[in-house]
Amino acid sequence: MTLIKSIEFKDGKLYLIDQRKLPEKLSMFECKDHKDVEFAIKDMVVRGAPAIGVVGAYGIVLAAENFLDLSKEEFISKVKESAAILGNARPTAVNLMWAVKRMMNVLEANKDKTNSEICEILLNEAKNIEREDLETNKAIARYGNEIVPKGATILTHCNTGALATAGYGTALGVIREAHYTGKNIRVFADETRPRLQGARLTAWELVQERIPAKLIPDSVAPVLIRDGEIDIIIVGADRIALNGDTANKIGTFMLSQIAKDFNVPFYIAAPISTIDFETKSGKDIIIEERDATEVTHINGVRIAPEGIDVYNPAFDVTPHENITGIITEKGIIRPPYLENLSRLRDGKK
Ligand SMILES: CSC[C@@H](O)[C@@H](O)C(=O)COP(=O)(O)O
Repeated sequence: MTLIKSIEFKDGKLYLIDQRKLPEKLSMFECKDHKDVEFAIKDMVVRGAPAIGVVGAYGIVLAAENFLDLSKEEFISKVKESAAILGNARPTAVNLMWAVKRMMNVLEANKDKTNSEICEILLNEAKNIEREDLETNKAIARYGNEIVPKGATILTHCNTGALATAGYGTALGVIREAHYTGKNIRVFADETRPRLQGARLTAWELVQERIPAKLIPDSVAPVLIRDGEIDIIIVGADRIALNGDTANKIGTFMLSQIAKDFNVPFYIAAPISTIDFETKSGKDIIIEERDATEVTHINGVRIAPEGIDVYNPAFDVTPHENITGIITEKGIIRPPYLENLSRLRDGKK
């Protein structure tokens, strides 16, 4: 198995695989301070819900180190201010806010310690978030593998792999696990317009791992589903509402609707940190709209005429009734989601 480490905190700096440059170039992007981290999240140097959570946490560590010499009050207030900026760098993936809140709780609980002690405690917490995400992914992969039939053809969308997490991946983690446990699977990967996370990143990970796979334009997926070529669809999530409605990369809703029409099982694979117990339904999820140039240009080359208006939502919401199950680190959650997710929230599971 190839070890892809996309996030590394070393000598007081954060290094990220620059996902904008893949697959042409494998290079690291250096973050010296929290402003670099904010840029990296916004510009999608790093992307994927769990990965931006981990990186947001390290961003707070860099902010704390930056303000170390200020008075205690100024230090706390500047770290909080930076945390708020980092938490809002992208609005849809709840993992970012989740990680920021977790870091702020640690700050609050230790605010009487010295600035440098707080820095160390924050660094430890960021490391915990990173380590836990990797462990979580492996558990998701094991549970998910249970529902992958031998010889299955799996369809996936966007990139949910090692690049999108602290390592291993969610939906792509299930695919890795199925491959390495000898299930003899094959994969169809959607290219995922407009940012091409499937073509550039998922395809790169699949090639590294030598998992039998074919890259397809997004519009090929419905044809394959209709023709009985797909046994199971597994995708990731950016935010799961309490009723099971799930925001994920634009194009996911369309897949889920067609899967429902043709009775193909449609699974979400995501850590519990992606479940937003405070959001009642998909209607309340903020969908990020990104720059028009993501649609009008490919690799900096204009493909649409000057003057055309663009609508570019980065995510859509799949209604809970289209979802066969949600694969988490604690097992697979099935409908009725409102009931079962509420039980999970209340710790009864
Ligand atoms: C394990 S990653 C899960 C999701 O974050 C993923 O499916 C996705 O939609 C990523 O969107 P992106 O815009 O590339 O950050």
